[in-house]
Amino acid sequence: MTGRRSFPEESAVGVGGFVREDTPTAEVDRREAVMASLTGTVRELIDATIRTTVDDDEVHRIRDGLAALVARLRTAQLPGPAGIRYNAELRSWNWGNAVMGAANAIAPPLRVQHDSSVCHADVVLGAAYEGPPGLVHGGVSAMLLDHIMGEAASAMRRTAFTGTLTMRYRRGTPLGPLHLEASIVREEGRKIFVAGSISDAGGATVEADGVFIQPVGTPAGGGR
Ligand SMILES: CCCCCCCCCCCCCC(=O)SCCNC(=O)CCNC(=O)[C@H](O)C(C)(C)COP(=O)(O)OP(=O)(O)OC[C@H]1O[C@@H](n2cnc3c(N)ncnc32)[C@H](O)[C@@H]1OP(=O)(O)O
Repeated sequence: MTGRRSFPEESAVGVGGFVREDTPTAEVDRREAVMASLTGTVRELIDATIRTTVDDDEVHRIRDGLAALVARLRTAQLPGPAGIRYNAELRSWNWGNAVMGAANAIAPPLRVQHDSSVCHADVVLGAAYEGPPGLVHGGVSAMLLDHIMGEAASAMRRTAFTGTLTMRYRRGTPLGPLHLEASIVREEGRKIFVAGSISDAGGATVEADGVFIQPVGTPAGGGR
C-alpha cells in the first residue's frame, strides 16, 4: 500500500516486515515511478510469454537475453522480500506487494481508491490471471478481494490481518475490465467485519465476507 498512517513498531508484528527508512518522500516518489516503468515492461513480458507463438530457436534466444538482464538486476539486491517501508513523514511503500506492489509484475496492479465508506478499484485482468478458459482463476479473485477488503478494514490508519475470508463465486469472472468494492460492515473490539465484491458489466461475479483482526500491540490508528 502507498499512503500515510500510523505504523506498528518493527517488533510489534510477528512478520517483522515494517522497516523505517530515512528516504525523503520526493525521492520515494521518484524511485517508485522508475520502478513502476520497469515493472510495466516485465508485466508485458509475462503476457507476451504466455501468448507467444514464435519458434523454438527464437524462444531460446529470448531466454538467453532475459537471463543476462536478470544477472544485471542481481548485481544489487535486497537480502530478502521488500516488506513495508515508511519514512518520518509516514509515507509508506511496499513495492513487493503481490496485489499492488510497484516493483511486482505479478501484481495486476490494483490501485485502491478510499472514499468515505467504500474502497473501490478498477482493474483489467489479462491472460496471466486465467483459471478456467477465459475466466479469472478463483484464487486470484480471492487474492484481490483479500487485499481490497484488508485495505477497507485498515481504513488507511491501522494494521488488520485477514482472519477468515468466505468467498461466493456466483458465476465465472471474465478476464477483462472488472470493478472491486469493499466496505466495513461492523466492528467488535479488534475484529472488523468486511464485505467485498468483484463485478463485470453484468453485475457481481464474486462476493466475499471477511473477518479482519487488529493484532495485539499495533496502534489503533491515529490518522493518515
Ligand atoms: C499500519 C500498517 C498498515 C499495514 C498495511 C495494511 C494493508 C492492508 C491491505 C493488505 C490486506 C492483506 C491482508 C492479508 O493478506 S493478511 C495475511 C493473511 N493473514 C494472516 O497471515 C493472519 C494470520 N493469523 C494471525 O496473525 C492471527 O491468528 C490473528 C492476528 C488473525 C488473530 O490472532 P490474535 O491472537 O490477535 O487473536 P485472538 O486469539 O486474541 O482472538 C481475538 C478475537 O478474534 C477472533 N479470531 C481469532 N482468529 C480468528 C480468525 N482466524 N477468524 C475469525 N476470528 C478470529 C477470536 O475468536 C477473538 O474473538 P472474540 O473471542 O474476542 O470475540
